Amino acid sequence: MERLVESFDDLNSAFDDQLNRARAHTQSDSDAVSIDLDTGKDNKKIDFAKLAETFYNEQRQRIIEIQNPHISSLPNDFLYHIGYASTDDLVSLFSDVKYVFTGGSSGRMQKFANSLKEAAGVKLPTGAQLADLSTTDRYSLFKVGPVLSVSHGMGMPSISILLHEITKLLAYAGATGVSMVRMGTSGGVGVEPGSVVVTTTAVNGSLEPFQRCTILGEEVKRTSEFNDDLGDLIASCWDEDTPIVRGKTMSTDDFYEGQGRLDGAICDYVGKNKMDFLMKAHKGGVRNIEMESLQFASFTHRLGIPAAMVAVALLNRLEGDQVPASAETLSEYSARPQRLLASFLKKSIPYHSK
Ligand SMILES: O=P(O)(O)O[C@H]1O[C@H](CO)[C@@H](O)[C@H]1O
Ligand SMILES: O=c1cc[nH]c(=O)[nH]1
Repeated sequence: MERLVESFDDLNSAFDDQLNRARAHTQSDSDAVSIDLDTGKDNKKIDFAKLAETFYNEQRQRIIEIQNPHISSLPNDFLYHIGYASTDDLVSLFSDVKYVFTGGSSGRMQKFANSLKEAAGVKLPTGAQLADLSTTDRYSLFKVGPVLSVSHGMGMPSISILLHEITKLLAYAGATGVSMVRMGTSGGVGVEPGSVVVTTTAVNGSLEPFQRCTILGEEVKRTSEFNDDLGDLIASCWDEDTPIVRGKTMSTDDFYEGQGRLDGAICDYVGKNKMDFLMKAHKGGVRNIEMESLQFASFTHRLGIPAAMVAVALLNRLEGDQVPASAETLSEYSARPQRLLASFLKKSIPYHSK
């Protein structure tokens, strides 16, 4: 019996030791603000106007090129999950779109669309609301001027379907100069809860900078990089005191075992294995974990669509697994990427008419 207690003590002190080492890796408010971990660039020193001029000059005329030779022979392409077809009048509905903002939940994307509507001073008749333009209940789709605010559900299969269909919709509509941004929530790795993370590169659950897809029984690897300039432009718009960090995002197919949690219904590893892995990820530049950025980055990179990913860290995974914050705190945290992107939009929209 005594031996057992001793071994528990040993285990506990080994775990405490890990936790202390982990805490030493957590960035404090002051040193987490604004540095890009990959390049050492200070986001606060980015000249928005100069970079925006170059970025939008390059992007303005860019059309969306679908990389599928079979599509042109379809008499009508049914975008089944969002409820449109290529023979609908997509040009009059969507040709002016410049931004697709996407996030997991329908409520978040409606809230974001409403905040843009209010910022733009658009008044709807009393009692009227922005319409959900998706005609199915798989995804929600709101449009405020040149901005689409679309939900993608949870996980890579879900965002993948949305991306295929929304991209074809915008290609059929003849939209030009479109950028895409995912706004989300995540588990931070060595960053304070509430920090905003702007992703440099998405890495898979093995910390590799590409997505492994199985297509026709074969494994295909796709690069999962985001557009650096777009990430810089966005990160430079944060003017609040809470931390913003640029670093890698690990993207997994599962919230529990896939992210090394100890609180799922199945777990075949111990705390030390989890901490060793998270510390290895942190050392490799990973600052948060979520479940869609790998698919989002590899899809947009393949089609040459500039894309970025912004997610708030709801917790620091070096400190625990459960998402402990109150509903109020969670809602305040998840409003941070929305405020950042609203401020980015306000500064960017003028460049589309230059
Ligand atoms: O960023 P949001 O859309 O909140 O999604 C994140 O939260 C979900 C898990 O809770 C996953 O889909 C993950 O990527
Ligand atoms: O830990 C977290 C928090 C939000 N979303 C995730 O995927 N993981």
